[in-house]
Amino acid sequence: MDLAHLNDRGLVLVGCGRMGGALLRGWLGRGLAPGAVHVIDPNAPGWLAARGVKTDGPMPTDPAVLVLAVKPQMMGDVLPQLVAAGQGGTLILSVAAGVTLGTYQRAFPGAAIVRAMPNTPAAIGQGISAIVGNDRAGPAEMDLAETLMGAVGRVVRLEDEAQMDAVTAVSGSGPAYVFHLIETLAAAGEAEGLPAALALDLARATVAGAGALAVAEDEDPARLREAVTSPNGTTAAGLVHLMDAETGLPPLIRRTVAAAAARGRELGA
Ligand SMILES: NC(=O)C1=CN([C@@H]2O[C@H](COP(=O)(O)OP(=O)(O)OC[C@H]3O[C@@H](n4cnc5c(N)ncnc54)[C@H](OP(=O)(O)O)[C@@H]3O)[C@@H](O)[C@H]2O)C=CC1
Ligand SMILES: O=C(O)[C@@H]1CCC=N1
Repeated sequence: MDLAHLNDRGLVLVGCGRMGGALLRGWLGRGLAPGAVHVIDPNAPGWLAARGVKTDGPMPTDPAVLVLAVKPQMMGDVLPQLVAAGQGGTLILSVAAGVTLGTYQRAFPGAAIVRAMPNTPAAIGQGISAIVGNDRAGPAEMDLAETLMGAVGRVVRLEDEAQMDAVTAVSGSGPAYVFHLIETLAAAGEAEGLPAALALDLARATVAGAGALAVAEDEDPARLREAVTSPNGTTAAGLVHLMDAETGLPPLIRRTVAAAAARGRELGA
């Protein structure tokens, strides 16, 4: 959906790093006028000014949306400086891990607030974001948040904010797990005698192709795994190790996701 309807009141983006920058690119591609965007970032990237995005001057006091994309640890310093822009009908949209709706409500009493958790495939329009709003975020505000996050990929709505730390641990952090799978698969190929570049090429294409197949087939991934696994063949020999209930991927991923979710809870405390 087009974002040109935001151009009158505009959008303020606080923090234009990896995630804020990816989101902004998506929004500019959906009709948000560069001149309607005001970015607050001590090291605003050069492409912003080149595109006509405002990076200095007075901040709009009544933007349509105030987007928070700084590190969670920065939020305590940043929020008090923004309260003037969060009055009236401004939608507060945060992508920060951990920081709760309650924290934002204390900074912006009465405002509609939505937390979103995107992931870095947003940079190529293939992210997935989960969103959850406070009581003031009615259908119009949730639709707006969904439209904004939808500019960089799919959007799912959560029933309960309590789900957000688990979402962060699965899909927010998840790309890092997958990139590490590529790294380790390539390293293992190298250990079996392949040249490094070839091993990396094979590992990257395999993860990309398997991911695309998992989406295209929309089937239980266990069935897709079984389709690769010939009885008493090579895959079965490998999976004995990968699927070991004590030493394989299941307990490792369980610990990984639990630790990431626990860190999200810590960041929000
Ligand atoms: N990266 C990811 O995969 C995901 C990140 N997120 C969330 O997105 C948020 C941003 O993360 P990410 O983009 O990775 O981090 P980055 O460090 O890339 O971006 C944060 C940006 O905020 C800037 N900044 C620092 N202090 C201030 C300030 N006082 N006012 C305004 N801007 C400031 C930073 O500048 P400088 O670099 O100079 O400090 C940087 O450009 C985090 O809250 C994170 O939890 C959510 C989902 C996924
Ligand atoms: O690592 C982090 O804290 C952020 C949130 C999810 C992905 N990156």
